[in-house]
Amino acid sequence: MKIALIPGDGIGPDIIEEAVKVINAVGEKKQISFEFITYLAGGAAIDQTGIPLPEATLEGCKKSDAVLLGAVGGPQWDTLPGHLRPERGLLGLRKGMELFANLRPALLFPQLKAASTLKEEVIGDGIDIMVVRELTGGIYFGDRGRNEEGTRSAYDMETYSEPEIDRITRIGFEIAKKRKKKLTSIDKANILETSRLWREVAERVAKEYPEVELHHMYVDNCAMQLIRNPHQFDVMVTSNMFGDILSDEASMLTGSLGMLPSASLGSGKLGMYEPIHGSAPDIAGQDIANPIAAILSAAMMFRYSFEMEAEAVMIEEAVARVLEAGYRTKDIMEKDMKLVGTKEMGSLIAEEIKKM
Ligand SMILES: NC(=O)c1ccc[n+]([C@@H]2O[C@H](COP(=O)([O-])OP(=O)(O)OC[C@H]3O[C@@H](n4cnc5c(N)ncnc54)[C@H](O)[C@@H]3O)[C@@H](O)[C@H]2O)c1
Ligand SMILES: CC(C)[C@H](C(=O)O)[C@@H](O)C(=O)O
Ligand SMILES: [Mg+2]
Repeated sequence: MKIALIPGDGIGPDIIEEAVKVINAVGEKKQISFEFITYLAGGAAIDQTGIPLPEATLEGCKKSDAVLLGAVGGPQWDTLPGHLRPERGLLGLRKGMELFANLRPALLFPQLKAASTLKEEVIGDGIDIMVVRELTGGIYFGDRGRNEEGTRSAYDMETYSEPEIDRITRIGFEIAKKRKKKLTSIDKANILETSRLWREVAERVAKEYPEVELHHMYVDNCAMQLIRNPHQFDVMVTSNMFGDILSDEASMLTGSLGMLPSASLGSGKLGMYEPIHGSAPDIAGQDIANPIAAILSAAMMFRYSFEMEAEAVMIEEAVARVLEAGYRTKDIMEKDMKLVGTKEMGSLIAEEIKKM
């Protein structure tokens, strides 16, 4: 298996190192050999090559079986013009590999109930929501620009085509079909034309999935409902920007932004796996970042790109056991638990795999 590694910036290298430890532990256990090739993207690429996405990175990623990415960005690149920002490198990777479906599972490990921002009575028997975010369209990729004459202005255009909405809502239905058979499509159809088309297409696709219940919800209400009663959601499908925002919100239901992994998928097996959080410049290089989102992203890589479900479950189970033993990074620390750093958390999870 050929894995492209893009550590990126800030805490990216810290957490990717731990994910690699865990992947190697699975490899040892199951006698699978991995070839890791490290590529540059984001700020690290700007510093070395002047651009956020060197051609060699995209080409190398396309030739790999999967890509594991840490995070990109940081204040030192904030003053660069938009097209040169580190984050554009990430968008280029997603678009370049045609990874239009971003799965962000917000799953609360039972051991972390106290770390969730929700009250115990709201949590009930747990939180398990799959956010399906459209990843290569919408306002992120629309025409944008500035008018500098007279009163200055700027614009970002949101466009969605019917095929783009069709394929992402279909993914939502397919996932819902294998879960609790409830899909909530999130939009702003009371105001946006793209959302009105989104609803029409979702309704049409729904006819092919009679076993799945389709609901529509406005995004502002959804932001509130997620906290009021998260149990009403099974699978959520939404546009690029709404999915970005709602998934950060959903991460706090699971205890921390540092707990939420993601898989970016296209029509083949190649996928990119990345925690949903950013480069966290405020804690970079201090051995305090939570590596679990990156490690759970590696589990998703086994599940979706390698079709190795047992290995994916092995990693998830190892995370659960380490949490059960009371180990916590700073972001999920609670009274009477054992505080560990990034490296120790990664080592504990890798060791747990070796014991299985
Ligand atoms: N996928 C990505 O590469 C990605 C995602 C989001 C933001 N970014 C970029 O990252 C930079 C910083 O953005 P931001 O501060 O808004 O968001 P962020 O996600 O980096 O950090 C938000 C807060 O969460 C904390 N946090 C994040 N990940 C954590 C982890 N694993 N363990 C413990 N705490 C963690 C940070 O310390 C910070 O307080 C920006 O340049 C932004 O564009 C990149
Ligand atoms: C860094 C940024 C471009 C990115 C996004 O908005 O998609 C990030 O916030 C994410 O959630 O992966
Ligand atoms: Mg985000």
